[in-house]
Amino acid sequence: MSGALVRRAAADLLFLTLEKRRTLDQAMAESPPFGDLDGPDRAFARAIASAALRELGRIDRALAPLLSRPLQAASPAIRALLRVGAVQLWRMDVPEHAAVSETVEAAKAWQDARSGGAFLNAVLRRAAAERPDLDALPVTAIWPDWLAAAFEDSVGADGAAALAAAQLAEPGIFLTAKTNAAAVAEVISGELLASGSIRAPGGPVEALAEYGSGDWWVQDPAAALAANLLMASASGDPAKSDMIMDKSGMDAGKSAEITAIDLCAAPGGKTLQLCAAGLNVIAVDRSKPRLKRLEENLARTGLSAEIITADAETWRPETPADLLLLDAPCSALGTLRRHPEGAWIKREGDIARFPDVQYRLLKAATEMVRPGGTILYCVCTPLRSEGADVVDRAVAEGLVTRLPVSPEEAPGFASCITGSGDVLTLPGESAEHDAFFMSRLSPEALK
Ligand SMILES: C[S@@+](CC[C@H](N)C(=O)[O-])C[C@H]1O[C@@H](n2cnc3c(N)ncnc32)[C@H](O)[C@@H]1O
Repeated sequence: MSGALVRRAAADLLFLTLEKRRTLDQAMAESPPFGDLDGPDRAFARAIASAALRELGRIDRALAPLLSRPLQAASPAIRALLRVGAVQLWRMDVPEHAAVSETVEAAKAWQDARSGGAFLNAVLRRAAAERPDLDALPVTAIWPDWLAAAFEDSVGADGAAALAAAQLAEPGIFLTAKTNAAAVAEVISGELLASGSIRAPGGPVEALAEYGSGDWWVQDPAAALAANLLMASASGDPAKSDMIMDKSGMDAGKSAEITAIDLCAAPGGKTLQLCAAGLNVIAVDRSKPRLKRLEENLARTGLSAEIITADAETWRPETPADLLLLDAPCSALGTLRRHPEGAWIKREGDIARFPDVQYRLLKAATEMVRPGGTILYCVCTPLRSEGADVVDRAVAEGLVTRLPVSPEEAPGFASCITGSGDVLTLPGESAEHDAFFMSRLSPEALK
């Protein structure tokens, strides 16, 4: 029976994400059938749901010819079980008998699916016999059509295909070291990358040596680049060049003379970087629960920052800062490889509201930085509307000018520098990271 309960739990995770618009993490926390599992059963249910979400659009397209009516016409419970069955057969090397019979059995344990058992059985048997070649479908068919079109419009067909290919691969775990990245890489048997991030060996993060020591935190290499580019501008500023130190030889006393505002800071991955470099950091966010996580992260790493709960559109510092990092709220479509359900939870209309919010926050940021200071605007999405278009608008309005990023400042990411000197971290053949847009700016208005 446990095999059927695993499929029932996996289908519930799909039901909660795709029908109730929960993230997979929320679904795992909320789902009673999933909550009843433990050990390998739990891991297997999660693996089935993750595999289905990663490639959902292609699975649905391959299911369509096996059905006499559109997949959307099936009940939500049967739809979830069809996807659970198909992904086991087509992507997970689960023996045919187990994939079909345990999934059909799961329908019996689910009131909403009970009447569809015979239909489910018939379709999954055909799915097992016909085994469509998912790889023959376009890679961008993993997403809803509107999203594939939006990516292609922003980053071209090749860029969209690269994003899709990155989503199909199991994402690695990357760390940022508090001080000595080489030492951390050695302790955890990881790989020190040119960017300074560390690729952790496979397996759960909890299994890494010295987990919880506070010497490192989990952070994508592209996310880490944003704070590094901001700090690189201070080290290149003659007035500040002796104040910001390489982390390994940091002079905290001098670095603390530089004030950095981390706007939209929580849960604080970038705050930790700025603090670890010895800056005097003010972390601002409007979400109390997220700031609580930031506080916990600071405590775990033994770092400190001034924490302010406020709306960044109206809050202003007492004294303008030297540096400001604006990690603006965004569609987060650059992190789909870690959260593939986002492609189905987010709606086109939800995403359309971000550029105005981002512009208002960037405008507010220009009023928080001293003349000659630096702003780093970043978003974890490759959509041009949330990235270069927002910055272009602020440039056109005379609010900011670009401080282009040079290849030497972006080790490991030199190929991601755009013609305007911004950075767009599309995944490459040899590089694995999230898709961020970042632009380094000088506030014009206060000059
Ligand atoms: C992309 S997340 C920030 C991630 C964070 N910088 C990090 O590296 O861990 C965006 C944050 O913006 C915050 N936020 C959104 N609108 C805001 C506003 N008007 N004022 C302050 N914070 C805001 C959200 O609460 C969220 O924590």
